[in-house]
Formats: sequence, structure tokens, C-alpha cells
Amino acid sequence: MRDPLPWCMCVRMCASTAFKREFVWDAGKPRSISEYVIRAFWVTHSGSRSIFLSSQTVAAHFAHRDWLGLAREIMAAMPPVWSELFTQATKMKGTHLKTLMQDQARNDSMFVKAVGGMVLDYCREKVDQETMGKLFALAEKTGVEEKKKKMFSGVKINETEGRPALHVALRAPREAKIEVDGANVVTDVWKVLDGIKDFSEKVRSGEWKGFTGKPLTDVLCIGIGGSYLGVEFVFEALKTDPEAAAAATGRRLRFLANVDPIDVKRALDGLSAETTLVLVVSKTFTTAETMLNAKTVKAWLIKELGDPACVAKHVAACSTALDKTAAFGIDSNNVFGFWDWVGGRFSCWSAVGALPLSLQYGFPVMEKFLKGAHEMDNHFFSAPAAENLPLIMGLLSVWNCSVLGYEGLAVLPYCQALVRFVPRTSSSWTWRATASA
Ligand SMILES: O=P(O)(O)OC[C@H]1O[C@](O)(CO)[C@@H](O)[C@@H]1O
Repeated sequence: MRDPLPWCMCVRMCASTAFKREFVWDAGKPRSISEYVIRAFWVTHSGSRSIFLSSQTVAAHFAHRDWLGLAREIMAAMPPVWSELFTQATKMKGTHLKTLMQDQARNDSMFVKAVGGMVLDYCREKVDQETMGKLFALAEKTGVEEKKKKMFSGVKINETEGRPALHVALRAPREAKIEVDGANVVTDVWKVLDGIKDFSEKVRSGEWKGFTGKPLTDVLCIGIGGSYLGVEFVFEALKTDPEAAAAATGRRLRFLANVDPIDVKRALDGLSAETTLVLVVSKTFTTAETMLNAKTVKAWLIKELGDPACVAKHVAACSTALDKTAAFGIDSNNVFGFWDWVGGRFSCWSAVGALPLSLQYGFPVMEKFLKGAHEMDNHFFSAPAAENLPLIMGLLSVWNCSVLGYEGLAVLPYCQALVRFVPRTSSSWTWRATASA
């Protein structure tokens, strides 16, 4: 069955996960494939159980293929805060961007200064001040402020997994307090960071030696997806930062993510096992690609150095699965943990990023990176809506995707240092504004 227009509308509305729990129809038996799909989207994205349209109403429209009628029902049953946005969309679609850009007061209001010299200029978005007012009202009505507070205080807002989403704890200052099940997780975060500082300083200074007594100057980082893309992005971005560049003198950091043997060959090309430290980065320590690469490189180390005992000196790990890292032969002192409340896409601020980046650029540079992220967390937490950069970006995403129905997004970094920004971003972009926006 071809997707009719209202079908898309339903999906779009369901996709607005930050503003979910608004709609859902009652749970009767789906009567058509499309209804099934809509309901599946609805349940997946909303997690809500309240009633929006009755299944009889929906079924009646489906039976007659009356998609316009269904669209009207949906619009009529929508909370006003949403229907006003759809009405606004009709107006904005008929307004050319050139016309919008002629209003200097509008443009000025869309130039937002955040923290750390970061600015957001969104005047080229298809919005006027009235639209933004409606979007801010949407954020207010759907309890974004409330949800934000829950996120920052360790409430288990990750409903599907029954966990908090606490990447903000990863970059919280040592003295901060965020409790999960009665324990302050910031204490645990800093215990790991202190361990990383100690280990990376030993390796960088040459105090930590390889199996044959040589200092370890090269690091090969094995991981995939969330356990790779963020770290590589930051590694590339810092390459030309003067302080980071100076700290990296004489050191190399490489990545191995693909299971293609050519990638293995390229990653090992020119490396000497005697001076190489291998980091296996995997939250679960079960990911097939990472495990295959880890085994391949472990075999290379043993072959080159002639003794399985070399693993203890040449392999470290970032993982939550301590039993599995031990079974792999990694010394437990060289395993840097993180927690189930760290999502893969946000793990760059955990040991996943902190260990390789500290080895390459030194812990002080890594600490600055964490402080910068913390500043942005504070900004998101406390800035008023109209000056709140992450909130505005999230709302614009809802507007473009869920209301205007745009299907593409161009991310164009104009700076070579951001060369790995797009892969990192596309891996973590949900195409929907989420509570983390
Ligand atoms: O860190 P792990 O457990 O090896 O998982 C890696 C996988 O998890 C994700 O980070 C998130 O699902 C993927 O991007 C990646 O393929």
C-alpha cells in the first residue's frame, strides 16, 4: 500500500519525541497495514497510552481511503499548541526566505550568543518571531523544562531501558552531586578520570614501558560507531589547536573501526608492536566488528613480541563489561569503566574519549574539553528559552521535520578541523528533537 499524505502526517507528529505523550489512539486491533505502521510508530515514539483518536474513527477513514478526512480528524483532535504550528506552517511555506531576511529586527533576534564564544545564527530558517513564539510555547506546554530538570538530576528518563541519560554527569565538576539510586555518580566519574590521568601520564612520560622495555609512543584505538566516531572527531578537531598539537609531539593516535582487512593493514602500517599501545573501546565488549579487530591485533602483538604475556603491557580497554575484558586477557588495572547510563553516542566524554585523547594530547587538554562541555550543559540548563542554543536547535528540528515535513538536513562544516563532524553527527542525529536537544 502506498503511503498517503495523512499517514506521513501521523508519523511526523509521532516523531516529535521531545513533546510526546500528547497523542495516541486507543488500542483496538489494527485493521490495515498502514494503521499498523502508524500505531507502531506511535507507540515506539510516544510511549503513551492515552487516547487521541478512536480506532473506529481511524478505521472508518481507512476503509474509505479518506486520507483528507483522517487528516482533518487529526488536526481537530490536536492540542492547540500543535494545531497552531501546523496553521503557521501554511503561512510560512508561502513566504520566501528573501522576504523574511528583509526584516532586520527579525534577523537580529535570531542571532544568539551562548557560552565560550559560541553563537547561533538561525535567521535563514523558515521562521519568523511569531513562529518562534509558538515553538517556545510548545516547549513550555510539553514540559521541556521539567524533563530537563529530570535529566540533570539523574531521574530514569530513558524509559525503554529504565536508566537515566546522564552524559552531563561525565563532565560535571568534581564537587558536583548527581545521585542515581542513592549514590553520587560524579564521585565514580572522577575516580575513573583520576585513573586515566595517572595511566596516561605514565605512558606519555615513558614510565610505563612496553614488553621489551621501550616507551609506548603510538596508540591504536579499536572501536566502532558510538565507541569511535566521537573520539575521532575530537582528535581531528584538536590536531591544530596549538596547546594540543604541542602536547602531541612525537605521538601517534590511530583508529581501527572497519572489519575490512585492508583497514587493519592500514592501521598497523608503520607501527612497531614494541612501541604500540592498543585500546579496545567497547561498552559491551561483544560487538562483532570490534571483537574481530581486537583479536586480530592481539594476534599481531603476540606474533611480533613472541609471548602472550605482552598483552598485559600493550592492551588497555574502555568498557562496562569487566568480566569480558578479563577473559580477553586485559589486566584489570588497565580497564577504564563507564556506566550503563552512558549512551554510545554520548560516550566521548567518558573513558571512551578521555583515555585515547589524554594519551594523545595529555590530561589537561582533555580536562578543558570536559569543562567546555560542562559550560554548555549549564547554559542549556539555565538560559532562558529565547537565548538557549540547544533548545532553539531542538525546536527548529521539530519545526523543520515534524511540522514543515522537510526530509533532509545539510550539515556543512566550513572548517577542515571539523572534518569528522559529519560522520559523528549523522551517527547520533535522530532526525527528531529529543529531550537532550
Ligand atoms: O561500544 P560497543 O558495545 O562496542 O557498541 C558499539 C555500537 O553501539 C553503538 O555505539 C550504539 O548502538 C553503535 O554505534 C555501535 O555500533
